Amino acid sequence: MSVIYQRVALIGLGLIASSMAHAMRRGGLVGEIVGTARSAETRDIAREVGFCDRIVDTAAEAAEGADLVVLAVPVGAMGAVAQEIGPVLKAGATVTDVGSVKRAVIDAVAPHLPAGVHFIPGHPLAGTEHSGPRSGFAELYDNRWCILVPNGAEEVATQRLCSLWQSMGANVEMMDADHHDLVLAVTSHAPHLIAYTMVGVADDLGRVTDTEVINYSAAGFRDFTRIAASDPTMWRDVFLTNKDATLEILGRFTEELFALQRAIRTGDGDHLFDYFTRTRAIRRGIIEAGQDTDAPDFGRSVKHD
Ligand SMILES: NC(=O)C1=CN([C@@H]2O[C@H](COP(=O)(O)OP(=O)(O)OC[C@H]3O[C@@H](n4cnc5c(N)ncnc54)[C@H](O)[C@@H]3O)[C@@H](O)[C@H]2O)C=CC1
Ligand SMILES: O=C(O)C(=O)Cc1ccc(O)cc1
Repeated sequence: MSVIYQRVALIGLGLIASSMAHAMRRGGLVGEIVGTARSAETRDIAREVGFCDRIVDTAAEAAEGADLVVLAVPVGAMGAVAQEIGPVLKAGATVTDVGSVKRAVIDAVAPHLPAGVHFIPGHPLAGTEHSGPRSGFAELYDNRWCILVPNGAEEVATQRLCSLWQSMGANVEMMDADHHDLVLAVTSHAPHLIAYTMVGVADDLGRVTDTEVINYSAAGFRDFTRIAASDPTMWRDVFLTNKDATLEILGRFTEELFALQRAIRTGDGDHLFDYFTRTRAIRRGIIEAGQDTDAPDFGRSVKHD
């Protein structure tokens, strides 16, 4: 594959940035990767792991002369980083981010970027519960989605970033920032909050021991505990910055939960059965549309009654 950007600056060297570096190197997609992180410890680990060509001490040093600058810090830190790098950005450079929320990042970053710089926010829909510079791997984005928000940027610059993500293995979708935040509130942010809550509830239940929680976890709860092990700073920032969409979804969730709670209390089996039939059809619809490549086929055509 040919080189898409000559010099890339990674600001923040955690799971997402280090995975990008591994994937960019795998494909020979960039000339040089310059990285920086806030703490000296993270910079030292990144040097040791060796996924960047150069590690520098500040975001401004990294961004100077870069053709692509990737902001890969928690959402709440994006504005301060943009303020630091704004004055040194090269004319014609592209700035992107990988934050889990888009509207708040645009509001925080855009005012600090000079004219002549292309700002194209992004969000790879791929991750794990692990964080830091040791956690990245080249395959993270293979066959996963990456959403880009063109945000009025020039078509040529958007296509170039799109081809970088595609060459890192991802499928790219263009989306408006507000729509992104609503979709992600439903598919990622609210589910994470529910996982956090459920694990908290299990922990509060003194009559259930930690060993029992581990030994008798069915797959669903095991996934909740995995998700609830995700980085606290990152998720605090997600909820603080995607407040409206998350509260809207949680409001609807609570209403439905109360209705199910009432059905259980009053013994309304029809309500429970109809609800579960509807949700099963949604899941099967997703699989039949070929959208869930990880999903095993549990014998869709088999009737169990
Ligand atoms: N972890 C995941 O599964 C996914 C995360 N994201 C987004 O990617 C971004 C980065 O997440 P990860 O790589 O998982 O995080 P991480 O915790 O692995 O790495 C974050 C990096 O940002 C630096 N950092 C933290 N606070 C900072 C601050 N105030 N100023 C400057 N640098 C700071 C850290 O030193 C570290 O190098 C976040 O915005 C997150 O919302 C997007 C998709 C998936
Ligand atoms: O680990 C998981 O199950 C995830 O859901 C990863 C993830 C976390 C945050 C994102 O914005 C995108 C993907």
